[in-house]
Amino acid sequence: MYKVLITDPLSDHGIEKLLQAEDVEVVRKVGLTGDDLLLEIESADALLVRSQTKVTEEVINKGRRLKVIARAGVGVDNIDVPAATKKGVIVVNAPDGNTISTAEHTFAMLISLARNIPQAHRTVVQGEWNRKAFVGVELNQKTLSIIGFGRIGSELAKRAKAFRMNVVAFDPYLTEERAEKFGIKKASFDEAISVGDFITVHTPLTKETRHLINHNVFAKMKDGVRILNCARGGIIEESALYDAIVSGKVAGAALDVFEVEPPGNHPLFSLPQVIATPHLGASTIEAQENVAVDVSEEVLHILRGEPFKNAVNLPSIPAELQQKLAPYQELVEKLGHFVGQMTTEAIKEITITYAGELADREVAPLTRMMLKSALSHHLAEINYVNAPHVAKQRGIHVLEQKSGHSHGFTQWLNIEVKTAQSQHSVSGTLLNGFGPRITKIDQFPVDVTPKGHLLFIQHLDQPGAIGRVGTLLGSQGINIATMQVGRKMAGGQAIMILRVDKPLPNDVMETLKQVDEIQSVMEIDL
Ligand SMILES: NC(=O)c1ccc[n+]([C@@H]2O[C@H](COP(=O)([O-])OP(=O)(O)OC[C@H]3O[C@@H](n4cnc5c(N)ncnc54)[C@H](O)[C@@H]3O)[C@@H](O)[C@H]2O)c1
Ligand SMILES: O=C(O)[C@H](O)COP(=O)(O)O
Repeated sequence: MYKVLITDPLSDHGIEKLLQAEDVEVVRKVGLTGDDLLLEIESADALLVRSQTKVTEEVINKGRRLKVIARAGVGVDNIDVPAATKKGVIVVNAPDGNTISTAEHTFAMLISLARNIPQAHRTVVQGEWNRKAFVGVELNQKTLSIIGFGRIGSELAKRAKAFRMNVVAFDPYLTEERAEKFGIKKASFDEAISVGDFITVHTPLTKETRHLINHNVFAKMKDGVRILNCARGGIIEESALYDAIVSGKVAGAALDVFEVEPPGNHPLFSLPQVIATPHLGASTIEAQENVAVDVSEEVLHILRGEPFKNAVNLPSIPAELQQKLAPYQELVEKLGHFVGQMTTEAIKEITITYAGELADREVAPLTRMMLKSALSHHLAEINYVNAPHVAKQRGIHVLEQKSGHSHGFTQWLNIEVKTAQSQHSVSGTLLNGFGPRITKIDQFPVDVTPKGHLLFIQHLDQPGAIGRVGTLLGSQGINIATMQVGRKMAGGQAIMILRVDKPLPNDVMETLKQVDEIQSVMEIDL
């Protein structure tokens, strides 16, 4: 039974799949913090949050069984993602579910800002009738500068165009084609800043975007510009915004998000030009249902070991690529496990070579899988999420390479592991209709189905060696299911791979090692 802990308000309807899952126990404790959170997370397999719960390194490390942290929304700035990656905990978000609601909210703020609606409302309900104080401006033919043209920025552009605004956008990843498709102008940052009658930010909050809009940037804006932030507090430097409003440079600002939330009695609220909402961008019935459905499904997939989509701390794999790589998953994992068990000293370098059909594919996810399997025999707590991170931390050099030489197979791959004292390699392929095969071990050609309990024996190629092994195992009641031998030249070094029906007792292992021709015996579980 998986325990799913929910600590922020999530739509009941949205989490129905979790509530109905027979293998899941949902524990809802909204507003859980401090020691209570630390206590509850200890036995949780998944944590579901919005933006309120602070998922710190301490919280993550306390989660002994924690496999996934799911953010029902976009921004993951309340989650220590590097700490989750280090611990091998997957972080997923729901990037699409609240896009429309947030774009609509930004548009509502845009119109409110242009027409002073909140300020006018306040006076009317207080019994005043002051029509002169609230003369606004039209949106028609005004320029809207969008900084950050992602999901929300681009949805906002569609709505602004419908109101006949001129839209310009700055986004380092915006192409001319995409700008053209949306009927907007792609601009440099300085151009977008200097031409906008309204400037709105829709970037994530990162090192680069913190205080992106600061004193110097305000100085470059049009006089009377209006500013919006429905993305993240901190993208606009609040003290600089305050000064720009007081100086008359900025005619008004609409803010849904703040550097510190809740912002309390913020100096900006003393200025009548400022309108504000309490981080309401995603607060609609529809958005909350969408994001809750999305993360519930993701959590179920992850807990059940099924494919999932929106990991924040894993490179995203397009569905089409996922499908193409799926048949190789078992092969790479088996090769990784094999070479990982063959290697008994500290690993210094791992080289993975892909050839044949695989040479034309994006193989990074396979490399990650292979790394995870190979290292799992040496390092505790390693998984698909943290494998590259842990390898780097341990100073293990990982090389991924493509080769034109596929050794006669349609697809071929090889994993080579170097330690200070030794070097091992295992090659394999996928045989149509038969599945994974190991084709070479340490330069010895073989044809081994990588499954079950294997005995890997290095020996001298001499008459009687194979018979002695068979007789010894038989006399101890160990049944040999399959056997493969490989040698480079007659009478030289050779290997035997035996699949046996049960693990060997220690004394049998020791007796086997005493056989004259045998140099080493190793058990390998696949
Ligand atoms: N107010 C709310 O309730 C609410 C709701 C949803 C999302 N958000 C926030 O809105 C923001 C945008 O969300 P989204 O779903 O559109 O994200 P997105 O990832 O689709 O878009 C962000 C865009 O910002 C661009 N970008 C990154 N750095 C940039 C920079 N230095 N200058 C210009 N552009 C840059 C990226 O290229 C990307 O296109 C996020 O911060 C998110 O957390 C707020
Ligand atoms: O990043 C987001 O998705 C928004 O900021 C929404 O945050 P919320 O889920 O706390 O409303």
